[in-house]
Amino acid sequence: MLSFENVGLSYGTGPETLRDLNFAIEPNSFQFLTGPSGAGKTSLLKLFLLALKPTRGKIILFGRDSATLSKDEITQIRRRIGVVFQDFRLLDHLTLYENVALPLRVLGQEEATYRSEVFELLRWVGLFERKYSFPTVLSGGEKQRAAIARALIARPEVLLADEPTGNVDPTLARRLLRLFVELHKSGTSVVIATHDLNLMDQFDSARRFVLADGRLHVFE
Ligand SMILES: Nc1ncnc2c1ncn2[C@@H]1O[C@H](COP(=O)(O)OP(=O)(O)OP(=O)(O)O)[C@@H](O)[C@H]1O
Repeated sequence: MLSFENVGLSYGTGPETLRDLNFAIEPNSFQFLTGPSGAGKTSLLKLFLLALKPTRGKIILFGRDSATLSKDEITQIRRRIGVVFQDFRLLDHLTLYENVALPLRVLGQEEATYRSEVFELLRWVGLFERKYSFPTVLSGGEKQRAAIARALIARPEVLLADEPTGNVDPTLARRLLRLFVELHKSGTSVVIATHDLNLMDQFDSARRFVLADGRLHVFE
């Protein structure tokens, strides 16, 4: 459903940060993306979202060559991908409920059609009691879970999460992993960028994408 063919990425005139990337994210698959700090995990996730253009090679998203997409088509494609950013990107002037509901509001849906779904998702990530709090009063782990709920509300076909357990204790990290595995079992493809070896060991049937020296190595 998403694939990279001989993709390279350089920032400015520097050497390639990522090179010769050849891999695919299959429907209903689960993979960890790992590698040393600075190896390019975030850059790779940005390529997926078309927030960065590859310097060479081809990125195919849901059967479409990303280089041929119009602005509107890029927006449509992004809606099929849920993202959890490292810095959460919640809007501080909106409550958690409003933050999570935002992708559906943007799509023009009426509140009555999504209210119970937003509540259910907030319950799922353990934030129901805090639904009317503002992000500024939340802990890092709570913000992270809110960002996960927001990424999932529009039922994306693929979830990309950048260090989604980076701000939580090991118990909560296990719970979040179970949530991602459940999501995967219900048909979503999941890509988790992480440094957390312990987390990866807890789901050892997942594929591992390891970035090293700008290249991606896939371990089945
Ligand atoms: N906007 C930018 N301009 C120039 N260089 C950049 C830019 N963004 C990232 N880089 C460089 O690209 C390399 C990969 O960065 P990236 O953030 O993708 O790594 P990462 O694997 O996500 O790191 P971490 O695990 O520490 O978050 C680094 O050397 C970084 O300095």
